[in-house]
Amino acid sequence: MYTLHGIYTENTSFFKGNDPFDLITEYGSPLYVYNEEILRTRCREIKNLVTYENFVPHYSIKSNTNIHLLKIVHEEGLHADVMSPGEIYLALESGFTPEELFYIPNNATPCDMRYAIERGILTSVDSLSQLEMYGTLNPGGKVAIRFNPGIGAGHHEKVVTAGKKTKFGVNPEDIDKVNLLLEKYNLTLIGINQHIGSLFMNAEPYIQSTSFILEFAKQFDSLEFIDLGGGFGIPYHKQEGEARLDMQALGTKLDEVLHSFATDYGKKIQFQIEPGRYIPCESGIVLGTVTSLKSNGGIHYMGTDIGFNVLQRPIMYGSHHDIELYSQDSLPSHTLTPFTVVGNICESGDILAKDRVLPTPHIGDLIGIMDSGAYGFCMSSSYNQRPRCAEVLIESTGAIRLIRKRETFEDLIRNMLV
Ligand SMILES: Cc1ncc(COP(=O)(O)O)c(C=O)c1O
Ligand SMILES: N[C@@H](CCCC[NH3+])C(=O)O
Repeated sequence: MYTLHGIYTENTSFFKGNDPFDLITEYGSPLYVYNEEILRTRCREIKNLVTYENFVPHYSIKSNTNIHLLKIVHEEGLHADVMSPGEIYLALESGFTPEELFYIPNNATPCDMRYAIERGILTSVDSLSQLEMYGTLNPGGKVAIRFNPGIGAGHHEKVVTAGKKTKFGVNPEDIDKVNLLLEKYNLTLIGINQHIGSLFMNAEPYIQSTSFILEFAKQFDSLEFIDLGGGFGIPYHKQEGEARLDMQALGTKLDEVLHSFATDYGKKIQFQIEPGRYIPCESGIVLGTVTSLKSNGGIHYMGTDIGFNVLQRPIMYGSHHDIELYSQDSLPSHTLTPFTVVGNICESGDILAKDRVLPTPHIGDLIGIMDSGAYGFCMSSSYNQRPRCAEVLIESTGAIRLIRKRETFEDLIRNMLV
């Protein structure tokens, strides 16, 4: 049996009695491991966010598209937001019906749009030229429009999707041009949506942008729904005691504005949200193996097999993920050392964490990268020709289910005309 070396306590029940070493022996290293109970808990929190009756949360599947996880989210009664034909395909394959999908692309091609139209999936467009394109493809149809509420939020400038510096959303000042295009193509605007960015821990910008979009919505009399977007954050710094997003307070504030809007608008319009990260993030851990220890220029390196081909967030955004160590024997040293934890990719920037204070492990010990269930596997690659790793699900019963096989070398050349 392994010993957990870390100060991250919330997830000690994560493995439900399974030994991470057995998982690695069976499925190889590195490995994405998901916990079904945590996933279901997050779905339920989101479903019960508000008391407003006509509330339909959509899971933004871009954060994790494993079909087995999608089936669980669907079973929990969530609908889904999809952003590409590939995501539409996966959502349909996992059991979502076209009516349960909301297609929110960016810079879609006519071919992309046709894919959704032919399947009866409602599309949201986010520029005047995309509205024109949609009008030519589906004249007389129903459409939604993503507006930029002018207020953005997010953990990094790369994921702030509203405000001045972004490619997303129609500028509300262009409303006259929007109306002309709706008229030109005889389109009915049945929904408006926004998404301010990814990962807020303070809900104020979300509430502010919601107030803006609701005020703006009052000018349209054809609306069936308003979608307030995603972006709900999770605490990545749990080892430092970071607090959770206060969902209860957020729900109460939202309820106030939603009920008040419905009264003014004269009907209980449908409200949607579209969180991605919040739902699978904490249900996923990447397990990997410690492969080397060395010091250079005063820096202590802990080498592992988790390169940025496996988890891209640290190199892409400088993101923090808490780390745990798992060891089968007593450690060589319990002295805490600031380690720079690195992967096995041929780039100096391949750094998972800097100055992470950990005890010294053995070569062959395991590390767990916490909160990797969102934007983890779906952003992984086979860079340096490392086949993508396997994914397993720890079911509510504790049973292990392989939900994606490890790729093979044959997969690396599958589409090359050799
Ligand atoms: C349109 C849209 N909706 C929803 C999401 C989900 O965001 P998050 O994972 O931060 O909840 C995104 C990604 O930022 C998005 O672009
Ligand atoms: N990939 C980002 C989030 C992007 C959200 C998609 N619009 C992350 O890992 O934090």
